[in-house]
Parts: sequence; C-alpha cells; structure tokens
Amino acid sequence: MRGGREIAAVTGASFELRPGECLALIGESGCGKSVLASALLGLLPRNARATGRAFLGDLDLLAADERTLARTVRGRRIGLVPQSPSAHLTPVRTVRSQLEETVRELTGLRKAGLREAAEAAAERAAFPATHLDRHPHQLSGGLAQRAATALALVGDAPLLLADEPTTGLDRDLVDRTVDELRRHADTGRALLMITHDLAAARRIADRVAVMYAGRIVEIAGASAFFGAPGPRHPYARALLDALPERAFTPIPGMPPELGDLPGGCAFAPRCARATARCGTLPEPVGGVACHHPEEATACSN
Ligand SMILES: Nc1ncnc2c1ncn2[C@@H]1O[C@H](COP(=O)(O)OP(=O)(O)OP(=O)(O)O)[C@@H](O)[C@H]1O
Ligand code: NI
Repeated sequence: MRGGREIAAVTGASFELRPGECLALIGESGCGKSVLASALLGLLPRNARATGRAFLGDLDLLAADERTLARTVRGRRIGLVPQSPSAHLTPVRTVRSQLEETVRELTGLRKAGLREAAEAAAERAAFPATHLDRHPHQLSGGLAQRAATALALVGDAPLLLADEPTTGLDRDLVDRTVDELRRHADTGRALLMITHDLAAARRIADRVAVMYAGRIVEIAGASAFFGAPGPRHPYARALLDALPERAFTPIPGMPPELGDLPGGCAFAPRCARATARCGTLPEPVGGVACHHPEEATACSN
C-alpha cells in the first residue's frame, strides 16, 4: 500500500524448490524479489498481505501464525541472509556474541563447544576471526554481509533464502561465498538465491527464475538459460544482453511503476517483439510467460 492505494508487489509467483537444489531469482531493482522472500518468512510490513500457499514440507508458510514462524521457522527451517545485513545485526553486541547465541539457540551447544562452533561458522562465511570481537558499526559493508551469512548458515536450515548475499564483496569473496551457499544445497538442503550478480547465479544455480514487475516471467534450467539456447523470454534475453561481457546493450526504457502497470504483458512497452496480442496477459507455458518467446530447442532443460 502506498498513499492508501493497494499495490501488487508480487503476483502469481509459482515455483517449486527441491532439497539439494539452488534456484536463482533475478530481475531489476524493485521487481519484487525481496518482497517474495519476506512473504515466505512472514516478514512483510504490517500494511502488506500475502495470499495463496507456500508449502515447506506440510507447513503452509502463508497460513502459519506468527508464533509458529518465530519459534520453528525463522532460523530453524528457513535461514535468511538479509538484503541489509547491518540492519539485521544487533548493534550493541559483537559478532562473536551474536554467533555464539545463535549457535546455542539452534544447536544446544554450550561452553567450549560454543566458541569453536561460532568460529567455524565465521570461517564458513569467510568472516575473519580477527574481527569477531567487533561491533556491527565497526564493520565494512562486506564484513557485515559475511557476518550475516555466517549467522544464516548456523542452523543448517532445510531452506536458505539468500537475498543479495554478495553485495560489497570482491570477486574472489563472491565466489567463495556462493560456493559455500552451494555446499549448503549439496548437503540436501534448498537454496533460493536472490541476486543481481548473474555470474554468481551461473556459477551455482540449477535453475533460474526471472522476475519482471512482480511476476515470474521465466523459469529455466541454468545451463540452458546461461548457455544454449539461452533465455526464451525477451526480458530475460535483454537482461543477459545488457551484461558488459555480452552485447552490453542496455534495456530501453524503464521498468513500470507497480501502481500503474499496463493491462497485458508488463514488458511489452520495452519489447521489440511485442504485438497487439501482448495487450492480454500471457500465461506461463513451459516456464515462459510470453506470447512471442524465443523458440525452445531440443537441448533446453
Ligand atoms: N513496505 C513497503 N511499502 C510499500 N511498497 C513497498 C514496500 N516494500 C517494498 N515495496 C515496493 O515493492 C516493490 C518490490 O520491492 P522489492 O524490495 O521486493 O524489490 P527487489 O526486487 O528486491 O529490488 P532490489 O533488487 O532493489 O532489492 C518495489 O516497488 C517497492 O517499492
Ligand atoms: Ni531486494
């Protein structure tokens, strides 16, 4: 809601995520990625509401009450690497003390084991042991990011939501961080990684979901998406073509205001393939919501 009006930040998002799998959620700023993650955790602002179903095992996350979410879901069944780590860390406590508390809560470890486990968690997220006794305001953005990732990894939750987990990290650390997240999936857990970093997505994702103006417009296997035959939705194709290492062609125009979406396909005003048909909303077919998708070829997965 903005100015008393209701705005659909995410619409009709439908996807599955299996144990052992990494799904990368990509799309321009403001398209609804973080709102989707917040809805799964029951962390939407009070003026927002979510409808539909989102099953984690037998539990419908959208129907669960706050007590269940707070006691059994957040941290335990779903880990979160938040988009703004500094806002998520407790300002008055050192990183070590926050890690130790989380380890104690989630694993029941005590005393000596606690210290060791906290240090191991820091190590997993490449957070330097020399900085463990610092407070959040003494950390750079990249270090706060790593502290938040360490905290999120502690419980080995069956589902990890990582919202821009590599912001502020240089390339080596990006690779190291996403490889650690990938290991989380490789041990039979699920990972939803929200990212602007398509190289990081390509490195670890099994599948890619592309969001535009609050809708998932394409879901595809990562190797088909990033390699051959490439994305099938014109927006997804344009996102990749905008990369400096590819065509470096910016997407013309701007994403629409969510409060002022066109009636049909929201990408049509920016799309070279658009025709009159795009005035009606395309339903997803074979993972692609477009009236004029690029051809699927035999090697797509
Ligand atoms: N509390 C709120 N009240 C009103 N609108 C909101 C609120 N939170 C998010 N929005 C709107 O919802 C839309 C989606 O926001 P969201 O944060 O999910 O985008 P995002 O895809 O995560 O972007 P980014 O890549 O910049 O993080 C935006 O247009 C944003 O302005
Ligand atoms: Ni976001």
